Amino acid sequence: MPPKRPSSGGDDDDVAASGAKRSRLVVRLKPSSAAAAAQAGGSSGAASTSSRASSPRLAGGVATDDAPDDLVEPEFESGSDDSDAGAHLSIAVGRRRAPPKGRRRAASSEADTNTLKLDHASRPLWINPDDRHIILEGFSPIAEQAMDFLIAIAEPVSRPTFIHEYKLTMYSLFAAVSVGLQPTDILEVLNRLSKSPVPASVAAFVLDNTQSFGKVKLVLKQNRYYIESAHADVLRRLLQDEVIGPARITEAEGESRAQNGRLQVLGRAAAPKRGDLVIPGTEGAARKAAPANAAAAAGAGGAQIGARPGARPAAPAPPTTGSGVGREPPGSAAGASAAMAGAAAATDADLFSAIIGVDDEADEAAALDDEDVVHSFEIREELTEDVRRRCNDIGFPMLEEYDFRNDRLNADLDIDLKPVTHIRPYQEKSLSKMFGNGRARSGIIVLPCGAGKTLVGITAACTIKKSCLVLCTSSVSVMQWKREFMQWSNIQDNQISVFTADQKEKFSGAAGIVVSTYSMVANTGKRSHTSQKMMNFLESREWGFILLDEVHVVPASMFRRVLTKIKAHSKLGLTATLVREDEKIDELNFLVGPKMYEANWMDLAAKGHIATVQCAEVWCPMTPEFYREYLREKSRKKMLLYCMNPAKFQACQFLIAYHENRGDKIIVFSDNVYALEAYAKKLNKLYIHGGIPQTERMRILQHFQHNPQVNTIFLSKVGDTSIDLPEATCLIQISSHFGSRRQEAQRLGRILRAKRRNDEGFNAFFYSLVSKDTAEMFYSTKRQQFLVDQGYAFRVITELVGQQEMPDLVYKTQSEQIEAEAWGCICTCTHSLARYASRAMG
Ligand SMILES: Nc1ncnc2c1ncn2[C@@H]1O[C@H](COP(=O)(O)OP(=O)(O)OP(=O)(O)O)[C@@H](O)[C@H]1O
Repeated sequence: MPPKRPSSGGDDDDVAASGAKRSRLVVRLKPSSAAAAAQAGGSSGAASTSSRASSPRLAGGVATDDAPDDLVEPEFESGSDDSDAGAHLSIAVGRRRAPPKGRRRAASSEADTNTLKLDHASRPLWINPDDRHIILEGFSPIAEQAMDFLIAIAEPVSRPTFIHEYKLTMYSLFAAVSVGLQPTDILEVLNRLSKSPVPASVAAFVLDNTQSFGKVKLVLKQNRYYIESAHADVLRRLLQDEVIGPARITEAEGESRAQNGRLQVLGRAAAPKRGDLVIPGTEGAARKAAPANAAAAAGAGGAQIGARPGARPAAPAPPTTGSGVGREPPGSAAGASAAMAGAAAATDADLFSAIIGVDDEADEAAALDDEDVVHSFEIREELTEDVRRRCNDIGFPMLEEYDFRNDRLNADLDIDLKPVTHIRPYQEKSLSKMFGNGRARSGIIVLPCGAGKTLVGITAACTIKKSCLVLCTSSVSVMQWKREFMQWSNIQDNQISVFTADQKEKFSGAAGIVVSTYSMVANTGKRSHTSQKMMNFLESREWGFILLDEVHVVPASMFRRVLTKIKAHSKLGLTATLVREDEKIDELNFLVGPKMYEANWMDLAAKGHIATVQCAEVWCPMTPEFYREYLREKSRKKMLLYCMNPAKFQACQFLIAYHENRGDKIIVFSDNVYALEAYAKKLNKLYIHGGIPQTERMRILQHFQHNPQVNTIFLSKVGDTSIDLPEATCLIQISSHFGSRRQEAQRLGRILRAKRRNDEGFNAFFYSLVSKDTAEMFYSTKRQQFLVDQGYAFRVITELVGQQEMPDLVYKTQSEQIEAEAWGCICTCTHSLARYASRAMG
């Protein structure tokens, strides 16, 4: 079947019936854009959004636009007389809540797509019809809002400072529809932001990939499983299926069957709405907690939720001021910059939240019409797995939603954030995606290292308020999660327990939290008695919520084992780096759920939430002796030679001295344990690797944190994720595990949370020492790719000024280099080195 396309022409009646609402964006243009705007459409008098142009509108409209008046329609308002103020680009947005019924024109023929719109200068997107890549001009006045939109519908490919690249994929569109976006919304906004009309091939791709995705949900309501959809025809189709049809519970209330046994009436209920659901730690929560404030806010029409930045007020009139974009605890850098953003930014947010926001307070008051109901049928609990698989197979992958507020069977957990805990705007945004319709959607939230994923998870648990299982990658993380739950929430010690090799506790009471590791739960081997008892406890319960930390590292098979053992109503995966070298990341879309939110690293750094990091690759020339040997040798020994390169020792020594003098705390990473020990001993520093006993590790870490004499430690890959060292402000990498982009990003993450990160003008530093003209250069480039895509620029340093003048520089003379301990070892102890190397590389 050819893909359905939006067609041209008007369908005013449909539009009027849908009661689409409109909000308005006023963007201050840069003078050049303003001039272009004036040239394009004349700036005297705002073209009315309700008047339809019969011919292409020059007044900032879409060149081919003949859209009805509920659509987004850029227009130019009369500029202020004050020339400083420039012109204003005003865009009115109508949000349709239904797919197009009539003839709409969001995309155009391929011929049209080559035509730049007359006001293209004020539109930030270029769309490539061939590969569906979208280029965003990061310097556009509406770049931030466009970014919010793109992140909801497309995969970020690369986001350096000025030009960002995204790609529309099947999965990104799955994620888009899962948070409530309509295909028409996607195309309309794309068309408005694009410099030329959306290519027909792209429109077809969008429509094709949103046709079945996100239309069917598996919902657990009052402990009964329902297949739910806003599209009755889709449910009817599923019921014809030989696997799904028989899974239905036929006695379900409200059903009737015709004589031929075909379903006539599906269960019908009001579509889920966010209603009065408040996410803790937000302004909305604070208002709710303070009745006096709430009353005042109610008077202003904003008392219902207000938790989302830029949320539309209940009144249908277009808002002209925002409701708190960029809220942040008082005194923070982000708070200050948010305040400066002013009313214009707030209205920008109104525009885009109208499209990409997932809740809609104004809808609350609207009467139920056909788009406000959902249809459903109940299925047998024991067949949910079969139905889920079948839905995947026939192209209707199910989204999972948990109607936790109506779960009367599972005990409530008495948990809330402490009153002093305030979540940041991006944390709130990510949770708004999860709880947008008042239920808990299953899916993945992607935030940079150090951006506070833990608090996002804890806030989600405090919103759901049911028993929660947290799964982490190591027992160190287990203890960290428990600590953070105690720090941010009011959970009591006896309500939270851990399940690790060393500790197997249950919580007391009917509901509680268990923190464990994936391997403890997924283990298929023989268990000890206490471990088995604990597993029985975990398996016998229904969990309201399962939190999956570092979701990208867990193999799909392990996930499957976990998810078949544990009955959980909603799943939230947390990660900083949704990348894997085996590219199996897509499986997570169906095992956990789609990506609901992904923050921009540079954006968070600019707002002071994570550190600004200077990245550099230091090229260390191989000494002639080492290079000769390197060219002769094969495989592993080559690697040892470029790790032990004396010039790299020197660079490392110099950088440590330089940064210690500066007052930094330094971590030197080495994946190669032999090199790690050799460097640390030579430079007289403490080190930790897998072979160091736990007590000794703790002692070293304590020193690093509190002893002013210990400012540098050497860490093997045990420190990549599980050791929390907020003191560290400088990283030096001397050997790394081939081309792992994820590892590189995780290591950088160690300094993103640097305590001093918000000091004015403070930078953290990340150095990769690379032996020149060796394979290490290739791996290094590959490793950096993820960070480069996040917008980090790696400077190349070919000479460290002052290094050769260091009085105690190691391996200074050629004879020292030749006699180097490492050199001697490599020449004489090949066997033991190989053993070391294989241990180091796992
Ligand atoms: N809303 C907030 N208010 C104040 N501090 C916060 C907030 N969110 C996070 N933090 C702090 O930011 C730091 C980093 O948080 P966290 O450890 O959760 O990051 P992360 O995203 O899990 O990092 P990683 O990926 O490295 O594990 C912590 O010190 C945490 O206390």
